[in-house]
Amino acid sequence: MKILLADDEPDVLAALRLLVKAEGFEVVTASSPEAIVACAEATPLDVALIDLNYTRDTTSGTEGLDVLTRLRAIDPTLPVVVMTAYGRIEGAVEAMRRGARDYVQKPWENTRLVATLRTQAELARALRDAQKLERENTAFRRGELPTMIAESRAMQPVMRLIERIGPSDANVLVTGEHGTGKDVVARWLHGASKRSKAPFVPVNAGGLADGVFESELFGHVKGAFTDAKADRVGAFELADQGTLFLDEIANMPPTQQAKLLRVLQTGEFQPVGSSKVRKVEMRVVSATNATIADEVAAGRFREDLLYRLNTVEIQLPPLRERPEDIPLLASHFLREHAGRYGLPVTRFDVDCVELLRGHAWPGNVRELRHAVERAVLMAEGDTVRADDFALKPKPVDNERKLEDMTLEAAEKVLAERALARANGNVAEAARALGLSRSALYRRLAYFGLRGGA
Ligand SMILES: Nc1ncnc2c1ncn2[C@@H]1O[C@H](COP(=O)(O)OP(=O)(O)OP(=O)(O)O)[C@@H](O)[C@H]1O
Repeated sequence: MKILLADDEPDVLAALRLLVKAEGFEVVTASSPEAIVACAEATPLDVALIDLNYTRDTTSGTEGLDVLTRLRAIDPTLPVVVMTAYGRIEGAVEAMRRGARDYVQKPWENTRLVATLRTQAELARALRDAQKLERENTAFRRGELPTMIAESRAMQPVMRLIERIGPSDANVLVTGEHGTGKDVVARWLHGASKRSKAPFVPVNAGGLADGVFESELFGHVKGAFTDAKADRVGAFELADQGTLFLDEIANMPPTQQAKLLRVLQTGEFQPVGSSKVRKVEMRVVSATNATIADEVAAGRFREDLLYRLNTVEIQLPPLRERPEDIPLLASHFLREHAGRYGLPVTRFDVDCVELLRGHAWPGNVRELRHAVERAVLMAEGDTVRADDFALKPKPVDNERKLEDMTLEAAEKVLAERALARANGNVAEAARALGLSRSALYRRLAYFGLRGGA
C-alpha cells in the first residue's frame, strides 16, 4: 500500500516515515502544497496523510484546505487524512466538510494513527474495486468472455474441463503458480455460466485484516464501528445469484476460515452491527497458489472448508510447461499494449521468439505481459527486437535445456560459454574444454563463432 506523507517539518516527516514504513507501507513524502499535488498526479496512492499548515501561512490551515480540494479533483477516491495541531479542531472540521476522511491531532498516538490510515486505505481500495467491478460486469452482461489463450498441449485438458464445468453450478478451486491465469479462468467460468447476467465479485480473501474481513464479506450498517459512516453492502450480498471469487484462500487465518465456512454451509449471514439475517445463493470460485493439500495436512487450512470449495479443481500449468503458448500470448499482449499506448508497433523480430521461449518465466503469464509491455515501449518503428526486452539469461534454464538439445547444438552452447568465461581467449577456453587450440578454432569456424584472442 502506498502512502503520501506531507508536512513542512522534516522531523515530523522523518518520524511518520519510520512509523508507517515499519507497518509495511510504501512511502512518498512532500513538504509543500505544490509537491503534494505533483505527487498525487504522478503516482497512484492508497492514502494521503497531510498536515494543514505550511510555512507560507503557518496557522490558518487554508493552504492545507486548498490542497485537499485539489487532491479531491485529481482523484475523488483517494482517502485523505488531515493532521492539525492540538487544540485546532476547527481546521479538522472544515477539512472533513471538504471531503477529508478522517483527522488526527498532533502529537499523534502511533497505534491509532496507523489503524486510521490502514482502515481508510482498505475502505478506499474496496470502493475502487467496486467501481472497476461495475465496468467489468457491464461487459459480462453484454455476453463478453475474457480472452484466454490456451493452444498448448498442456492446456488442452484444462480447457476441456473449463468448458465442461463452466455452465454448471459446481464450486471450483483454481490452483497454479502466481500469474498463471487463475483470475482469468474464474472470470471465464462466470462469463460462460447462466449467472453471467448477475455480478462477478472478486475478493482478496487472503489479504484482509480481521477488522476488515467481516465488513468486506458481510457488509456493515452505519455506526457499527467508528469508521462505519454509512451502510456498506458486503461481497456476499453483491454476489447474490452470481459468482463470488475468493482469491488467495490459503492465506486466510483460522478464525476467518471458520466464519466463511459457516456462511457457505447456511447461505446466511448478518452484516456487522445488524441483527437482520440475509440469505444469499451463489457459485463460489476460489483460487490459491499454495499446494492446498499440504496446507490441510499441516493443519493450516480446514479440510471441511476445502470440501465446500473444491467440488472441481482446475490446475493451471506454469508457463514454462506450455512454451507453445508463449508466441501467441506475446502477440496478444503486443496488440494490447501497442493499442493502449497508441504506438505503431505491429510485429516481433524473429530473434524474439527464441528469446521468449528460452526464458524460464518464474512470474508466468503476468511476467510475460509486463516484459512485452516494456518491449513495446522501447521498440523503434513497427518491430520489437530482442534487445528491447530486458531479459537476463537464466543459467538454470540453460542447464535444463542442454538435455533437450542435439549433441551439435549442445557443443555450440558449451563452446560459447567457455569463451565467455575466458573473456574470448581461445587458448584458455580450449584448455577448459579439454581441446587443442586448433581443434577449438575449427569448431568455432564451423559454428560461425569467433574467439577474441
Ligand atoms: N491464458 C491467458 N490468455 C490471455 N491472458 C492471460 C492468460 N493467462 C493470464 N493472462 C493475463 O496474465 C495476467 C495474470 O493473470 P491472472 O491475474 O489471471 O493470474 P493469477 O494466477 O490469478 O495470478 P495471482 O496468483 O498472482 O493472483 C493478467 O493480465 C491476465 O489477463
